[in-house]
Amino acid sequence: MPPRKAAAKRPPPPLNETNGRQIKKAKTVKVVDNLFQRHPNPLADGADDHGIVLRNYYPPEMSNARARAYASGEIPRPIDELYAALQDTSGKRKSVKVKDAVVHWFKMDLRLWDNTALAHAGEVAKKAGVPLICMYLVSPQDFEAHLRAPVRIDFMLRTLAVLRQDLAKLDIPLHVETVEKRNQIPDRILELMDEWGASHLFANMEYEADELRRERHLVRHLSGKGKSFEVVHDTCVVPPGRLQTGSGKQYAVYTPWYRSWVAYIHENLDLLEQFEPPGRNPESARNKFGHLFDCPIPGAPKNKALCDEEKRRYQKLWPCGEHEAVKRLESFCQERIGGYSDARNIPAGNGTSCLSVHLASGTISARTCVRTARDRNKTKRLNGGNNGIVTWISEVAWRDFYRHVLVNWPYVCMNKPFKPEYSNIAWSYNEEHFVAWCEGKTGFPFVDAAMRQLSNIGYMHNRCRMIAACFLAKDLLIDWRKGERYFMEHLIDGDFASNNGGWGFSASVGVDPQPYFRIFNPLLQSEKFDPNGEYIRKWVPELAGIEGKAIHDPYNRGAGDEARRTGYPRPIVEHKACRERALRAYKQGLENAM
Ligand SMILES: Cc1cc2nc3c(=O)[nH]c(=O)nc-3n(C[C@H](O)[C@H](O)[C@H](O)COP(=O)(O)OP(=O)(O)OC[C@H]3O[C@@H](n4cnc5c(N)ncnc54)[C@H](O)[C@@H]3O)c2cc1C
Repeated sequence: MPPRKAAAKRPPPPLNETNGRQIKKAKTVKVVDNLFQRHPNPLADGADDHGIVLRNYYPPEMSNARARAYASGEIPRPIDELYAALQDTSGKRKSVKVKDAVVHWFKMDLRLWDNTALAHAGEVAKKAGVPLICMYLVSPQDFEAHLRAPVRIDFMLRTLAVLRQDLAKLDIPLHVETVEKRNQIPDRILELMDEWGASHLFANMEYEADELRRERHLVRHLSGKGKSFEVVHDTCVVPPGRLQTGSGKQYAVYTPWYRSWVAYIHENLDLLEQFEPPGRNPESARNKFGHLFDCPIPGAPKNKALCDEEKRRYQKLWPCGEHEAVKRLESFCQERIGGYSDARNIPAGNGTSCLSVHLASGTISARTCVRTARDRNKTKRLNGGNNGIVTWISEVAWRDFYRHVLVNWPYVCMNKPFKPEYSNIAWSYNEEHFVAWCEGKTGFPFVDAAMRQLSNIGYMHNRCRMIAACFLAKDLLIDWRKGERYFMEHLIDGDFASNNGGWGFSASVGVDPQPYFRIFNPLLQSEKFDPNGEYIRKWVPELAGIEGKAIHDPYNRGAGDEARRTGYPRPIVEHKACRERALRAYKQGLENAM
């Protein structure tokens, strides 16, 4: 492991916490208001016909009434069901005696440093003097259901190889195996635990509904077999559910939520304290579990595999593993964080950290990011002092915010917009337009540059994500969920909560309080954020020879001949007319809302 600055150490927090929430017994849902019916608007058929709801895995789009029943707690939220399982089994789990080994299950937390569940598992193993075994289960069906991008899977598999090496230095084995059917995961875990003689399993919580429901089932299932499964908060700096408005509700608006987030951390500074990696395993680990040290890392499933050229390219572009993550964080904090607030919106520059890939795979924790940035701030505060540092921390906070939203309004990961009344917009499913957008051939150079950046390097600058997403939803009036899906399928940092939040923001169907009539003008955005056209020239090489302001709109600024010669398309739509059309469609959709 790389040497780290001495981190304030803390013992792992108490287990079995329900995050201060009073857990009510799951209610039986009354069959009223179409709670069990699909979204009745015939316009919602698009969701089925255009692959928005993956019907192999999920039921049809739910009614707005059902989404609202989740929001009001009438239908129990997946996290509350998990808390209830933890609470119901608490006594039984506490009485489970440690046997021959303790197991940590890696998911999106592929690091040794500052990993809450791993720290717990390490402590329990050390206290009992038994080996710690780590495992990662590759689930092709989860990759499919969760639209995992091949580049993201490749990054994760490469990271596992680094992790295996680092763990081996501590005599800790990493068992990696593919479980073809996602519903076999709980039974396979039980089998492995039996094989290893382990009675304790630890994991960090993931907040998507599928994962929370799987963990709820597993807590009860393992408890029924005399084993203990501990699932703990780790991925957010402030665990979801901790921040409430004066009237005891969850925040649905970022700014007041952020103020509360900052105040809460300042009052609970232990939230920024980091966990050390687990200690070395006893010598018996290699004798007893020697075969696990040779466990190979499987390749990606066929439908998610990169070709060799892509593998080499992405390996160079996106070095993996937690050492790289720390290196990137430290160099960003030393060299660029001070200028972040000015530089972050210029996509041609190098003004942002590019840490999202690491945060998404968990090769670094958000805690470590916030703490490292804060420590560089002379004020040692999150919200005062160096403007670049404060702004960057507030961006990392967005990541927490969208997770808090996901937990409290779980239907956002069931293909419903945060504002269910926006389910009634008459979206277009124009395939030609959609393909032009995906391929970066819309004739809007800034949008095209953004989309080509994504297909070339699996990443897109934040400003460009907003513009490209707004263009799809508002200018093309294409169902934003098609864009959300496309992003997930291509981003190396694809992360459900942040992606869904970003799309909700850009399509005006999410938590952003701005009304739907904020529609970015792609030309003005291009002139403002790429004034010299450097970003466009890099990603749309056909336009590289066009000089001056014509680069932003070649056909309407006297460079049409040149653009035509190089094969660059004319704009597929006219922004002003599209703006009017979007305003009408949103207004009509809201009038039809149920
Ligand atoms: C339509 C859309 C889709 C998006 N999809 C994703 C996604 O799938 N995964 C993802 O990690 N981010 C997503 N974002 C947020 C943001 O674009 C990226 O986090 C950011 O571009 C990553 O670059 P960076 O690491 O250099 O960010 P920096 O500017 O250095 O920010 C540091 C970290 O803060 C977090 N962060 C910054 N901005 C946001 C934001 N707006 N929302 C949530 N977290 C943020 C990220 O973890 C990021 O790594 C999306 C935004 C939009 C508008």
